[in-house]
Amino acid sequence: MADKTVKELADMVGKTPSAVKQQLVDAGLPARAESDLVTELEQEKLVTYLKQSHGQQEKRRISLKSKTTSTARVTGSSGKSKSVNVEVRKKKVFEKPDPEKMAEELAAREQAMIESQERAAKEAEERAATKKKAEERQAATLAAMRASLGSSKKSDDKNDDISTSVVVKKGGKATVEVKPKEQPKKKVAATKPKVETATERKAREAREKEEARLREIETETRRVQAEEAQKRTLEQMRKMAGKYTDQPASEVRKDEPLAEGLVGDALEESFEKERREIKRGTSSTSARGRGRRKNQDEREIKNRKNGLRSTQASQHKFEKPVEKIVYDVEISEHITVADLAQRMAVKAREVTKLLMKMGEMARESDMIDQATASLLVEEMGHNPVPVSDTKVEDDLQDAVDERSSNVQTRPPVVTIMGHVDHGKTSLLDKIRETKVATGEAGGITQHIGAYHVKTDRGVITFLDTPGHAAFSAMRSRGAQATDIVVLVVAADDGMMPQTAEAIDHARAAGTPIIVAINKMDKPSADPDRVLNELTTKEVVSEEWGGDTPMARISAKTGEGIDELLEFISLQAELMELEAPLDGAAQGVVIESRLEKGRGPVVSVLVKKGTLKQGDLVLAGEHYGKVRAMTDENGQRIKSAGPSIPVEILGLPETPAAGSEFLVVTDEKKAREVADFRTNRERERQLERQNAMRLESMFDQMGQGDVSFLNIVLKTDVRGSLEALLSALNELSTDEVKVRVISSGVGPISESDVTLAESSEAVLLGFNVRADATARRKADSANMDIRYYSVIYGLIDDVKAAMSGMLAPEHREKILGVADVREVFRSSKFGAAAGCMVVEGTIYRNKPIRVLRDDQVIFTGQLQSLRRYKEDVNEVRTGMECGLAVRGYDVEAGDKIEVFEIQEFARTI
Ligand SMILES: Nc1nc2c(ncn2[C@@H]2O[C@H](COP(=O)(O)OP(=O)(O)OP(=O)(O)O)[C@@H](O)[C@H]2O)c(=O)[nH]1
Repeated sequence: MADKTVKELADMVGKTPSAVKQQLVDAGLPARAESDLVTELEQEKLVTYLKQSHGQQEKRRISLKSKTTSTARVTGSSGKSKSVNVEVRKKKVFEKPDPEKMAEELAAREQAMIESQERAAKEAEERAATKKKAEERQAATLAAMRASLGSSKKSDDKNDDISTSVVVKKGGKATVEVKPKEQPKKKVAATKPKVETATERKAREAREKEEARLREIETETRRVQAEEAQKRTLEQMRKMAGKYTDQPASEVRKDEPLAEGLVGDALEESFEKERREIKRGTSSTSARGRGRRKNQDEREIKNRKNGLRSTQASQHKFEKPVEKIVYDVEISEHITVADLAQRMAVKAREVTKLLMKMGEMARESDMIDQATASLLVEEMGHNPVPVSDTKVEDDLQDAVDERSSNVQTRPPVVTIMGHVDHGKTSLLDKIRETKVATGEAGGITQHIGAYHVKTDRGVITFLDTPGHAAFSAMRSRGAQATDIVVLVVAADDGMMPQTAEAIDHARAAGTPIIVAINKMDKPSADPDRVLNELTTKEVVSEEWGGDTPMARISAKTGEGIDELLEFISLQAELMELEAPLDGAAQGVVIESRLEKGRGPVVSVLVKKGTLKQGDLVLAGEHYGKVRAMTDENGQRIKSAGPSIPVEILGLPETPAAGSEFLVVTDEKKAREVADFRTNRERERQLERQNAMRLESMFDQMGQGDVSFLNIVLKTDVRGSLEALLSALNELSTDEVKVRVISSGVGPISESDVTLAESSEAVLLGFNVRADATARRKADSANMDIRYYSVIYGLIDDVKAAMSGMLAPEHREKILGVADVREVFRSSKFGAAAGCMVVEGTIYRNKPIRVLRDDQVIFTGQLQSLRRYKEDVNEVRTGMECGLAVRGYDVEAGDKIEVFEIQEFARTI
């Protein structure tokens, strides 16, 4: 349908243009001329109007169809493809609203609205009327009430406007609040239609009371429930916080009031902390694991925050510790790398790696010392706890000490020392004879290494193995069994070498000395001479203003023995010797032997507590139950207290003299300690190979482990001794002190070796040598004896070592020793000596020394060395030879020592 003019339209429908113009106007379209265009839309409107006006219903449904046509290629049954036209039709339907119906509906709605408004207005009017009526009634009632209540109302009116209440505020402070009295209540009361009767008032009051009570109960219940809920929340929060902190959960604001804000804050704080911990703790895990774990934790925290419970909350799961665990690592004096790693819960490889970084190459099985191990443990972030190797032993000792009680004065233990034949044994016998009652002894005295006597001033125990050898043997095992030393000096002989040695031994042990000047019955006795000589060793008699008690005695006649015992008792009192009487016994082994039929028989001296038959005894490396006990008189006894010597049966083997013993309750512990001591003894033996060597002493000094250098010095003459002593004394510094514990003139004796061994001293000989027994003793103890012939050589060695600079040095090594048997004189060679080689090899071309009574009298060279009539270069042990010393005439009895200077590299 295209746009057409009015005329064209009139022609088309067969009507006049004016009729069409009229129809257009009727259809509501603008009037126009014959030539005016009528648009398509207007034409449609016109058609619709005309149809309507001719009674034809307008189509209410309009369908707009749109179709599309396309071509598709399909394959037919014959296999040929052909084109097919495809037409797609789209159809949309909409319903046109009926204007009349719409108008009707609108009208109906308007009508309903007007009606409802009218109704509302009417109702409002009615309400207003009712209200007015009610107010009128109220006013009437009030007037009536006022009239009936009369004057009683007046007094109440004064307080009508205010009410007072006491409010207890948080923190317990009571304040008084003044507020206006509540008006509504008054109003409600005022609305009562009639005057309340007494019964009604009562009922009302009861009701109100009940209501108030119920309200109170409800409020209280609510408060309790709220508190419980808060508590639960707080508890949960504490647990959560406690899980990630070292602090005990109770520390989380336990005592503070349960306020909502506080709980919230605490929760927030704990969440924050948890978040931080998670962040820190997962740093060592893999990236993937870390992510997963983080998400999971965050989800959990989020849920907790929202008051939700994690689905996994009730599940048991392994939680990786979020904080590094710091161990207290116990480190003994030596520990293997593997052991140390295990104690820190790390791989041994990590420890070896760290050691390597620290400059130490060690395998897993290697031992490292305590200091290195401590450093390493610290480096790995743990706490090193150094423990002594003897911890098991110490623990056992502590347990024994704990059981001790009832401390009492104990008898002194005395050792008698002195020079050969000065009367030690005679004195011991005499004391025993005079002080031990014959009945008590039962006629048979037994030698158990000690005995005790009763004097007027108390009991005294004597160790009856006289001599410093036994004394030192005990001391070298660490047992300080003796309290007092009685030094026997024969009045007719005076101070002799062993007297001086005994003084040194006592001094080294810090034991007080009492001198017994013996053989006073002899006419040749000269006690003043003894006193005089003793002063050279700084032993000064009390008579002479010193501090050493001296008794003049005769072991033969018994004269002065009581005085001696008196001195001993006095000294003991001064020393205030005490020991616990009750509790497990401990003490020292004096002697032990294997007896046929009785097995190991062990003499012990109880030092603390009381030893009883049946006790489990740990002595040295052995332990066993005491089967039987006898005293020094051979009497069976059941118990022995402090300072009492007894003989016990029951140990499986013989412990060494000087070993300490103690009574234990735990057999397992006893076995443990016994095993430990066996191992230690083995190790000590190995260590001893080096221990007594000067080098190792100096090494230790260089490391600052030794602050005292103990020296036993022997020289050829007093002059060199004094020179050396003063030179050595000058060497002492604040850090290292030289301590000459024994010095003297003459060859190095067995006693010197014993003293040096027990005092961990070095033995230095200046122009003197050790005699054969001393050498044997030194060899068996793996001790080093150093010989010097130049004072500066000795001093330099000590000095260099003290400053830790013992550089490569030259030392003499004795290659061989020959005894001169006879001396022949020849006009050709002078004096020729017929010798026997007793040690090593005598070399023709090496330097020699001539020794007379173990003292160096000449240093030089051999002029000739012959075997039979032949000149030889060397002669070995056990062979005879003839030799001549250039420039010196030897004598029969001399020793020829061949030596060489060797260079020793120092290894520090
Ligand atoms: N006249 C007299 N002789 C005594 C006295 N004490 C001891 N003797 C004698 O001295 C000698 C040595 O005595 P011992 O008691 O054996 O001396 P010791 O010190 O024990 O000797 P050793 O065991 O060899 O070290 C013995 O012949 C005793 O008889 C005394 O007080 N007066």
